[in-house]
Amino acid sequence: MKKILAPSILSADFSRLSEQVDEVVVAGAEWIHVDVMDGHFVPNLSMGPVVVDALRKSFPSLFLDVHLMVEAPEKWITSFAKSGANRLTIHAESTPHVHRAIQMIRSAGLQAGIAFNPATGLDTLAYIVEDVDLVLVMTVNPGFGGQHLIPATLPKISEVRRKLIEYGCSTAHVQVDGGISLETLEQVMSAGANVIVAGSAIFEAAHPKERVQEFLSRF
Ligand SMILES: O=C(CO)[C@@H](O)[C@H](O)COP(=O)(O)O
Ligand SMILES: [Fe+2]
Repeated sequence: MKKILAPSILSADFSRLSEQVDEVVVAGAEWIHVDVMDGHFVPNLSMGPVVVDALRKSFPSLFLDVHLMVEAPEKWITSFAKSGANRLTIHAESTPHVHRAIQMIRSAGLQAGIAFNPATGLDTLAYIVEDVDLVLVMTVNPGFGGQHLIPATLPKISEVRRKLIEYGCSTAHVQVDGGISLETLEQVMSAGANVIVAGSAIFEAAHPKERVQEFLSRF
């Protein structure tokens, strides 16, 4: 399956965000991953639709992959759709109405993804698998960049890949997020991930452009 690099701007220098995004996109990153945190679902605050809107205006054709780490994500779907997001990924743990939230995302004309925290099982997947085009396996506990990958999440990546085949949805993406570096990349790819999110490994590198090229050369 085609591999895609999605740099997470959580670790970017926000005083020169468009310059940093331009650098990684020119280097070959196909998606930009936008981490939205509300201070409730995760113990951190980050960015909202305003940032997506600004990126959309500067990069009209860039794929904006929005990771919603918020309680009751239903409340934010319309705003993010208006701001120009391409996909909204919600957490299985963030609402009792996962199915409804995913239908709302699709009705708004966006692609939908489902994310699972490290200690969450995959039971929900069976009930929404036909409506999502991406499954995000969190390889750290969400909320912060720069953490270490949790090795116990590696078998879950393979489990998701297996289940997608079993459910007849083998074209869905398997995304990994958290602690992905040049050192951990091979492990997550061989477990079955094809969309690689990396924040600190790219934006804290001395030369993000070269770091993106290093990632891509290993795909
Ligand atoms: O969703 C999150 C964190 O909750 C991520 O997207 C981080 O931004 C990844 O950062 P690194 O672990 O790659 O530094
Ligand atoms: Fe993320």
